[in-house]
Amino acid sequence: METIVEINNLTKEFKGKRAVEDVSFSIKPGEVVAILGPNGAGKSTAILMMLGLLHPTSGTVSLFNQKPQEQKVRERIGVMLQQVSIMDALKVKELLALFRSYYPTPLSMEEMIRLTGMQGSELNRRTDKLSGGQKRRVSFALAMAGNPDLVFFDEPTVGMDSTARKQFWEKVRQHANAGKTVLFSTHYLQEADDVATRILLFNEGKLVADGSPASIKQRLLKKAVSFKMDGHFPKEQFLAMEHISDVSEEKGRIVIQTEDTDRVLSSLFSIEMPISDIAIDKGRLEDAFEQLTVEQGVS
Ligand SMILES: Nc1ncnc2c1ncn2[C@@H]1O[C@H](COP(=O)(O)OP(=O)(O)OP(=O)(O)O)[C@@H](O)[C@H]1O
Repeated sequence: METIVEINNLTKEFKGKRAVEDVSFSIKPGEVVAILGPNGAGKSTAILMMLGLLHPTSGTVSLFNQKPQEQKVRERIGVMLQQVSIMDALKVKELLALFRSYYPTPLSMEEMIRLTGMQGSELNRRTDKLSGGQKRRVSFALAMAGNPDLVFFDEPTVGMDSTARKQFWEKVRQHANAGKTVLFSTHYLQEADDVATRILLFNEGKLVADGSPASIKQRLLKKAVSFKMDGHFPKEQFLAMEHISDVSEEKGRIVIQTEDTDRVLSSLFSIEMPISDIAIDKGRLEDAFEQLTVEQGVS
């Protein structure tokens, strides 16, 4: 099976500061991969290096087993970057035709027009006269012009309302269902979970986790058992118990962090702790993600 993306020990330094640090992974055909991470995690820098638009300080990138700058590679990829820059002097229709001409097996003009969601005289409008949302849809159509085997989207849904977001992902899903590979970056954990088959979790330039959305969630979610307790709070005793990673007192309740809430409960009952008003918290994704921005990473 052809490897679509292969990255080895990729590092990028800007004035001595590492934006991407020793990242390695490979992507197979048909994967829908989310690069997930907070602001400044290195997502855009990694994507620009994958596209050959930024030279790595060290490490290698290959797309379809070739350098990203190769013409043969260019013909098989599509790109939508964060800054929407489309040529202002052209009409929408002219721009679509121009991009189609770059590729050996482009989408039909009708298909591209459908992706823009525009009709009739709108297509004769110069692109500098379009709204922000229209510009984004046109850049999406341009990214898809070559019916790409691999398409990159850098934070594609920033600034889209929920309807536009839904429509966008629907079209991306259709493309993926045809066996194409999709790589996108996002801040939104929910989006990565909804759309991706695999999540690469970045934090402070490092790849801190790589797996299915389910496995990443399991790894990130902090589960807890909390309760009220009569008398003295025996913190050390709790910390010495198995499966308990942390204990704190919050708003009159004892909160125990654990990977296994069932076992902790059964231990608490077996030693007959005077506890009441027990609650189990299975963890919230958004909290888990926020945690990442303050931790060094997930080990
Ligand atoms: N051209 C540049 N010159 C200097 N520093 C840069 C440059 N580009 C990125 N950086 C720095 O590298 C780090 C990673 O930035 P990058 O844009 O890749 O992160 P990101 O995960 O895409 O963030 P965001 O979600 O905010 O877009 C940041 O600290 C950023 O300030």
